[in-house]
Amino acid sequence: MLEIEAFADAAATPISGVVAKSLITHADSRGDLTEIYRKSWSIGSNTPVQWNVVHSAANVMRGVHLHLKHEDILTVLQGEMLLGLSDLRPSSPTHGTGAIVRMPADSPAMIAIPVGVAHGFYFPVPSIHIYGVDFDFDRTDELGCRWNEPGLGIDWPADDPILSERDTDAGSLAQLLDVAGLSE
Ligand SMILES: Cc1cn([C@H]2C[C@H](O)[C@@H](COP(=O)(O)OP(=O)(O)O[C@H]3O[C@H](C)C(=O)[C@H](O)[C@H]3O)O2)c(=O)[nH]c1=O
Repeated sequence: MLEIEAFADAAATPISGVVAKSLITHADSRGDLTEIYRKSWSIGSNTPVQWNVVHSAANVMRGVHLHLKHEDILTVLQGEMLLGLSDLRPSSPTHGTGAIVRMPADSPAMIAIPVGVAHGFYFPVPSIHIYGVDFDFDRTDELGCRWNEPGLGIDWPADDPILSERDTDAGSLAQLLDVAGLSE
């Protein structure tokens, strides 16, 4: 399991294009303020056009999903996310690499998930995250496979997570690669 700092350097990130920026929280006697996004930070390739906020109970798994059109940039506001990643892009220098990065809300960071990088979110505790996308929601760009497909290279610390019907019914990685046109 990797810490977010491993993804800070675009030139040396474990998965090409997955880059994260640690965020600074300004606390005072009233509470605190954290900048979560500046276009000038160049997190992601494009400017988000839609933002979502998501509440998850403990032991929830969202994914594994893949997009061919839109990228996600995300940050965790409360609790902790274990972000599973798998590079499915045949032309990528890190093709075939899987990783899990721990994203606790008390070490805030914004991370970009490029097109072609499969991803899943596991929440060991009740959590809240937000994420921005550079295309409006489009169900035709919501691909995915079973969360625990061995070929993803994601060593989830979960046995029997809570899944949506969509994720329960998801197919194999081979089927996903075929549908996505990413089979070699
Ligand atoms: C993403 C989205 C969803 N919805 C509706 C569709 C469903 O009725 C409900 C839950 O959607 P879904 O089950 O797709 O949510 P997650 O399982 O958290 O998946 C989402 O987060 C993962 C990890 C992703 O990467 C996907 O892009 C995204 O679908 O919200 C909307 O109305 N607008 C939206 O932009």
